[in-house]
Amino acid sequence: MISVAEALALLFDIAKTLPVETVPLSHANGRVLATPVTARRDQPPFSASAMDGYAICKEDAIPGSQLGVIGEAAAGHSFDGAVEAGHAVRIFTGAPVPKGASRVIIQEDVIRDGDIITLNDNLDQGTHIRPKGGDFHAGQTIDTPRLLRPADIALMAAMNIAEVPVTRKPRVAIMATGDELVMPGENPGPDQIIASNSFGLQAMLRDLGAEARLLPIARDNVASLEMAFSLVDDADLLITIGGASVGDHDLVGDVAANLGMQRSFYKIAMRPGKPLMAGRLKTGAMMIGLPGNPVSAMVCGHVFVTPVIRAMLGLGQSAAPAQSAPLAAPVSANGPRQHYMRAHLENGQLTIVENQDSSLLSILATANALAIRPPNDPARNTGDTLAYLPI
Ligand SMILES: Nc1nc2c(c(=O)[nH]1)N[C@H]1C(S)=C(S)[C@@H](COP(=O)(O)OP(=O)(O)OC[C@H]3O[C@@H](n4cnc5c(N)ncnc54)[C@H](O)[C@@H]3O)O[C@H]1N2
Ligand code: MOO
Repeated sequence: MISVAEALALLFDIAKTLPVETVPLSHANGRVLATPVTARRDQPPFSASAMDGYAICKEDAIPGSQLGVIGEAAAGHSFDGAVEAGHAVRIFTGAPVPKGASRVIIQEDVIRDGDIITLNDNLDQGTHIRPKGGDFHAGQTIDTPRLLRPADIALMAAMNIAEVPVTRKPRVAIMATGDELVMPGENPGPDQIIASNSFGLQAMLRDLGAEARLLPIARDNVASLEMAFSLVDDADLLITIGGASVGDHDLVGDVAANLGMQRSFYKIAMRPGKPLMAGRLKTGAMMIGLPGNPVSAMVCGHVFVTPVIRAMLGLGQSAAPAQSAPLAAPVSANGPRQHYMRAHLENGQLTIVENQDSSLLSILATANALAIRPPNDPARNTGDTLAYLPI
């Protein structure tokens, strides 16, 4: 069996970065910027007042001095003239600072009587002027790759960028397999359970910025699996769930091979997740075959599917970023497979959940970390540091 790191490297070998498409700015949040974008103007495009008050020459900023108000500048309406010594222009936040003015006195520091203002004794020291280009200059770029967040959207809007080049969303088809599965909301027969991890993975993929659709559940026979494989269409990635192990009804690998899947690997030294498989289908789609146990499928989603989707989006080829924390209680020695143990991170300490059965979704749902135990990791004591993945 290959290691987790070897499996991830083989997945990256077949994970292609997807092409670029252009989307309107209002659809760019959560997408990955694929080529740098450039500011088309300075911001602010003029020296702007940061406060409501009076624009004056800084030499006039003397407590008690009296100045004549000669006009007004508001946001969107500049004052068409110049300020000279002894003069002031009424100004509002966001307005262009008139020519000649070099300081804004806030209105709280002024007494106005008709068109005469008298400056108070305790003037605050700020100029209250935002310089032209003080936020960004025309030509300034936002570099790639970058997962766009709301603040980036606001920045690009201010840069007057209406169309954004982003990596196309990965199209993922998810195929649950098994005679025992029915969809949530259906009436299961006595031997049946509800398909669950297909929905968990779909949610995870959508969070990552992929388009994820569920194929019809494939039954444990060749014809049904072939039918489901025929629906992969233009997907960039097929994720199968279940039917990956060694039982008589575990047919996914054989059916995929008969349909021309070029296998990269099968079985890894990981717990849960041992029967993981991967390869490339004849359609060109990458395939990742996940084990059926719900926790195994979801853990493989964090450890393998997430980095693969990030690679497809152009965010680089890197493993899920691990952190580390001390143990709150001792834990026994690990076996030969790298173990991703459901754990709780509380007050900076990791507590590993006792029952690590890979069918227990209720335990996965309350865990917030996967503690990583390397193969044959010895027993650990309270206070020993362990790596973990936040989940
Ligand atoms: N003799 C051996 N038996 C098993 C081995 C082994 O090495 N030798 N490996 C075990 C390990 S590890 C795993 S993991 C499982 C994986 O098996 P499969 O990938 O073939 O999964 P299934 O048998 O189809 O299902 C396992 C389990 O998960 C349930 N399941 C499947 N799909 C879904 C779904 N979409 N939603 C919810 N639950 C699902 C299924 O009903 C089974 O209970 O094999 C071990 N066996
Ligand atoms: O290793 Mo399996 O993946 O126990 O659930």
